[in-house]
Amino acid sequence: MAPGQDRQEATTVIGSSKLKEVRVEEAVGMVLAHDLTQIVPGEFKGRLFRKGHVVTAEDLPRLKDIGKENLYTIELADTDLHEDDAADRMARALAGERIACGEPAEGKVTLKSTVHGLASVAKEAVQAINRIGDIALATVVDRRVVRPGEALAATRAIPLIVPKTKVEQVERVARDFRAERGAAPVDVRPFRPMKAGLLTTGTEVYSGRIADKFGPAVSAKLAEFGSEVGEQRFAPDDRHTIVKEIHYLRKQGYDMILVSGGMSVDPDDRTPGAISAAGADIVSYGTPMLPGSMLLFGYLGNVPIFGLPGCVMHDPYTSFDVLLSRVLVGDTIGREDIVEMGYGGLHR
Ligand SMILES: Nc1nc2c(c(=O)[nH]1)N[C@H]1C(S)=C(S)[C@@H](COP(=O)(O)OP(=O)(O)OC[C@H]3O[C@@H](n4cnc5c(N)ncnc54)[C@H](O)[C@@H]3O)O[C@H]1N2
Ligand code: MOO
Repeated sequence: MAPGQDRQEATTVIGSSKLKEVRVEEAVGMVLAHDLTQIVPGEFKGRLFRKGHVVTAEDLPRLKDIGKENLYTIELADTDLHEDDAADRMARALAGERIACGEPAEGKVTLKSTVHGLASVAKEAVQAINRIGDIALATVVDRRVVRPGEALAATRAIPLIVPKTKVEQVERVARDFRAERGAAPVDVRPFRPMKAGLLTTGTEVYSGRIADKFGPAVSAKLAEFGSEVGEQRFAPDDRHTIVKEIHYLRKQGYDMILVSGGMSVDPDDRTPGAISAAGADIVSYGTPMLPGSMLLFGYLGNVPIFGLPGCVMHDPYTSFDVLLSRVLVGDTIGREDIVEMGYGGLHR
């Protein structure tokens, strides 16, 4: 029995509310005070009976099957909330504009994204809420890519009855966060559709010795995020030509410039030098993430420019995914954003 609960003759007191036990055999006609869950491992987990359901004689064997010998009736005090109402109020307090709150079930409400974008989840608010006790908030990590309909957070009441003050504390954390940051603690920043200019370097590709694999890989990657490659150009491993082609792409007004290949340590790897010579401010050449450690990120004026290493052609998830998603929600990338990528950045 949880602390603060006091059991006398089949009555449990939580906060100021009373939960009275009724034997299932005597419960026909009774209204269920909360959802009842069935779990059949590997087959089913979910609500078998809904809160508000009126118990019938046919229900009795099924109630016994899920281990119910007794059911609760609740006398809810003004100062307490039912688990479903607690979960619902917390979810509404936390949710931003691009979030849909589900129906409460089993004391839980799921917050789902309505758009494709980056989860925006305030870690400090989540921690403050989970320090309160009796209630729980579980979320995905900040900046995870979410699709429409995907869950990014769920609120839950732990006991069946929660003191109102606990939920009010959650509402206060959410309100203070909104006032201070002008954003909800849980929201999604949508991807903007952008057009990229792609320059593929490599004499072996330019001369036709081998077929280009970067174009299809980068086009597919941008399409995954709702963006596109506007144009692909080719250059041999010659710095002067690469600089000229970067300037050409800049003039076309693309939202970002991507230069592929020639990013590592060989004498023929001319791309980083050429991106510098083209006049870009280099935020970082080298990214503390694997795969994608040889990636370069900078700005040519205000246009993001990437040097894409070979791994982007064949690894499904690289440092390019992380930085591309940030650019597509409109973030400006600084040195510290690159530094942060190392912790948790080993993916192979
Ligand atoms: N000694 C070291 N070796 C490597 C390092 C290192 O730090 N020290 N870094 C490794 C990493 S990480 C990567 S990623 C790779 C590749 O980097 P590059 O971007 O320089 O790639 P390239 O040298 O240009 O080409 C590698 C490989 O891929 C083929 N390629 C390149 N472009 C295309 C294209 N458009 N279509 C098809 N194939 C392409 C190229 O022919 C090479 O076979 O370096 C590691 N090595
Ligand atoms: O740029 Mo490479 O891993 O980092 O494959």
